[in-house]
Amino acid sequence: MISINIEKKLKAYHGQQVLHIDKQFATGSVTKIHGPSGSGKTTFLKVIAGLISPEKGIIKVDNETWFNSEAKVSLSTQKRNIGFVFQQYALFPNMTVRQHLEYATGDEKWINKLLLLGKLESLQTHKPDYLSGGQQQRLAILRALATKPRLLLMDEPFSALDAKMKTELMAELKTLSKELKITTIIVSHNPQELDGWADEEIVFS
Ligand SMILES: Nc1ncnc2c1ncn2[C@@H]1O[C@H](COP(=O)(O)OP(=O)(O)OP(=O)(O)O)[C@@H](O)[C@H]1O
Repeated sequence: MISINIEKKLKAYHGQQVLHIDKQFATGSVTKIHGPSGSGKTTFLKVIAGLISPEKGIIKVDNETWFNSEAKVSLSTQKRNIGFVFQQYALFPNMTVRQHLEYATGDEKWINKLLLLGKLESLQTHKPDYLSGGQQQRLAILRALATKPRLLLMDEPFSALDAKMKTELMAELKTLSKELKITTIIVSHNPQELDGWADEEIVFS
């Protein structure tokens, strides 16, 4: 169970807006987040990952405290064991597909399984510049899964994929997240694409 109750001031052009989220996420659940541009969806994922600190609040994962403003606890991103798929992929230009995964895990069998899952096994020696947008996006997803995270945060993870690839990959991710009991939170501009997978929904306003 992940329990989040945070307040974060968002810097906006017109005054200030406060993001207040009070929500619990069951282990293994899949939550989709949508809402207008600028409403704080990406900021929320970054707060969970420990990349941005909220002004106030508590983040607890099972019995572990990741963040507590009053007790001045803030676990580093590395210690949170999170998989993060960034909107802009954030790939390493000098690493091949396989090296991206080897950087995250030494488990070669798991790497081979991921490459199959993302249909990138024939492109393992390629660097990001030689991949299509959809292939780069799949690599970003595989890299996020490489450490077998207990929490997977994805920001628009399917935006560059065609409909067929999206359906196939989502089916694989569904099985995998069940198998590994990964709690998943996905930001999507097109929340219908997650019908049949997501079991929870948060609408930001
Ligand atoms: N570190 C930060 N601290 C405070 N506010 C921030 C920070 N980073 C971004 N913001 C502000 O938070 C607001 C929301 O941005 P955010 O990227 O979270 O929105 P979003 O809902 O993900 O938008 P989009 O759908 O366009 O990606 C913006 O006004 C932005 O200026």
